[in-house]
Parts: sequence; structure tokens; C-alpha cells
Amino acid sequence: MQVDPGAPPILSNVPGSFTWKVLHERHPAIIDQVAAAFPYPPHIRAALDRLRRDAVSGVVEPLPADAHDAADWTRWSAPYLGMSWYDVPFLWAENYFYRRLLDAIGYFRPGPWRGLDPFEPQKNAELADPALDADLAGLARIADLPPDEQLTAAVDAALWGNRADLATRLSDPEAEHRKHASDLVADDSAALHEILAPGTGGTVCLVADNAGRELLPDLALVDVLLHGGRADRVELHLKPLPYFVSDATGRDLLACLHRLAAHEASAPLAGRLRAALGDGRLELAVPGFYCTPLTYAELPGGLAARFRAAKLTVVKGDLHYRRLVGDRHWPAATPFEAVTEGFPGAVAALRTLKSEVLVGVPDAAARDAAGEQWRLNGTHGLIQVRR
Ligand SMILES: O=P(O)(O)OC[C@@]1(O)O[C@H](CO)[C@@H](O)[C@@H]1O
Repeated sequence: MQVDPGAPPILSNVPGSFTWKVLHERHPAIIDQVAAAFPYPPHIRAALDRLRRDAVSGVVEPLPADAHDAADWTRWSAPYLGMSWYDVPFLWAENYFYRRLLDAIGYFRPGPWRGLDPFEPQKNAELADPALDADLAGLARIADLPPDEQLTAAVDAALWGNRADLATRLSDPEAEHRKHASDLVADDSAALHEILAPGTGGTVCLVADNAGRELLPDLALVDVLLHGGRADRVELHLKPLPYFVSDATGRDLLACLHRLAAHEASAPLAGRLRAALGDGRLELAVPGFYCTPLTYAELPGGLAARFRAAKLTVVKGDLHYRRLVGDRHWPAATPFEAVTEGFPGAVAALRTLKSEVLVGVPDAAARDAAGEQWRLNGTHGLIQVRR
């Protein structure tokens, strides 16, 4: 199938649409949550109020000229300056929002609020939930399964861990409790198992998405990869900044290790992961690219080289999927191979569907007959691989 290079980017300018609601409802709710969680001083509250107004009805403006990344954002903003947030690509507008939020709370400025993760209270609450103990025990049991079942179980846990991120739960509290569909809308797990066969070694880049309930199973997947010789080395890619509410940073990784270590059943898993970090089989990376409005078609050279050197890059979650295939109105039957052909090396996507973009699903129209919520509510997932 010929890929239409002109597939239009997804925008947010249809009132009532999913993307419009993210800008119009989810972003103000995030600001309110952040403002309520911290005793910020008047100048930060004023900046948050201004951002709330801009997020609902403003136009794209340059970042402050003294921002450390002003030059980058000047370049990225150039095509959109003065335009309504709703008329610029949705992917771009969301990234701009999270960057503006960090600016409003003084994340980069000298002073007492510097470096404070505005989403930490929600992340901490999720990890402190005693209900998580059952999940930890389940993750710990993966290592006891027969070797050929371990990868299936770990991939399954890592995939569905993506279902109800903290940003989604904000506007869809049911997302956490809704049962997921038993079928995947695309399932290339046979190819995944082939690439990750025991004893094949090599490096795997695992591009993580959310902290807490998603990062914990991702860590179980790392353990399976290293333990069965499915990889000699894993690079776990995290966000350099708190972003998209629950996105995992290095600090979140440490918190997850701590949580695993504190539970009797999962303590050995924590021990193996710590050992792998200590001897370099597990390496952490926080490329700045993950907090930009760019897509994987615009990868910086250094990161592209890391992916090229790996035998496989596994990209987790909805947002990474949007960056990977391009956040566009592709016909859903467009082959995944076609839209990822520029990716440096083999790539796998593990994603639950929480936004409109979709490729590699020829029967999407038939599924739509029952309504389009399956594309948005996290009940459906996919495993797509391009070698
Ligand atoms: O990348 P993730 O955590 O799986 O999902 C990110 C997300 O919650 O944020 C966007 C809307 O704000 C959508 O891409 C998706 O719904």
C-alpha cells in the first residue's frame, strides 16, 4: 500500500472532539491539580492562572527569551506563532503545554521550586497504594514460569500497564477499572518472540512511558530479557523532565525499585535489577528528545545511532506511538512497516489505544461499527513490529 505523505496532522479544533477536550478540559484540570498540591507563592499562582487562560483560549507565544532551551523552542514554534493552540498539531500543542507548565512553576529557575516534580503527589499516591502489592506478587511470579512463557507474561503486563496513565485517569476515572479486551487489534508477538529468542543476546532499547503501574511491569520485562539471555544489555529510556503527568523519570525508576524491594515477593526482582544496573547490563538514558514536540522522523543523530546499534527498540505507550508513526489521520489500514520505515533499526510498539492515530489495523472500520471509544479508552491494545 502506498503511504499518503499528505495524511493531515491531527488538530484539536473540532469542539467536543477528543483532542479538543484534552486542550479545553484536561489541561486546565491538570493545572488545577498542580496548583492545589503545592503551596506555591503568588507569582507562580499568577503564572499558572495565565497558562490556564492561554491553554483554553490563547495563541502560541515564544518561551521567555532567557529560558535555557529558548533557541530550540523558537525554532519549533516558528511555524505556529500567533496561532490558536487548537489549530496547531495536537502533538505539538500538548508538548508546548507541558513545557509551559514547567516554566510556570519555576522548574528551571533558581530558587526553592527548582526541579520539583509537579506530579509527584499523584505518582507517590499510586505507588503507596496497598492494592499494588498483588500486582507486585504477580510480577514476581513471572520469573517462576517456564522460560517460554516468561516473555509472553512480561510483554502482556508491560502492554496493559499502559492502559490507565494518570493523565487519562484525570478525565476518565473509569479507565482504571474498565476491563481490557481479550484480543489485540494488531498482534506481531510472533516476530517479537523471534527477535527476543533466549540466548540471542544483543542490546534492547526499552523506551519507557509512564511511572508506577506501567514502569513496574516494564522492569519485570527488563528482568526477563536479561535473565533469559534474550538481551545481553538493556537501555531503559526515561524522560529527562516530568511530563504528561505520569511520564517516568530517573527518580520514578528509583521509587519503583524501592517499592519492589519493600515487598517480600518482589524483593528478589529488585535485587536482580539493582545488580544489572550496577554491572552495566541495565543502563539508563534520559534523551532530551522525549520532551520535545518532535516525532521519530526528526530523531537527533546521537539517539538514532543508539537505536541503530540495538537489535530492537521497544517503544511503549500512546504518546511514543504518536511520535513513531506520526500523529496524523492515517487510514487505519496503512501498514505499520510503511510509516516506520525511516526508523533506525528494528522497532516494536506496545501501546494501548488512548488517542485517534492508528495504523496496521485493516479491520478498524468493522470495529468502528460499534462506536469509536475503543480507539480512545485504553481497552484495546496492539503489538506491532517492524524488523
Ligand atoms: O503515552 P501515554 O501515557 O500512553 O498516553 C498519553 C495520553 O494520555 O496523553 C495524550 C492525551 O493527552 C494521549 O496520547 C494519551 O491519551
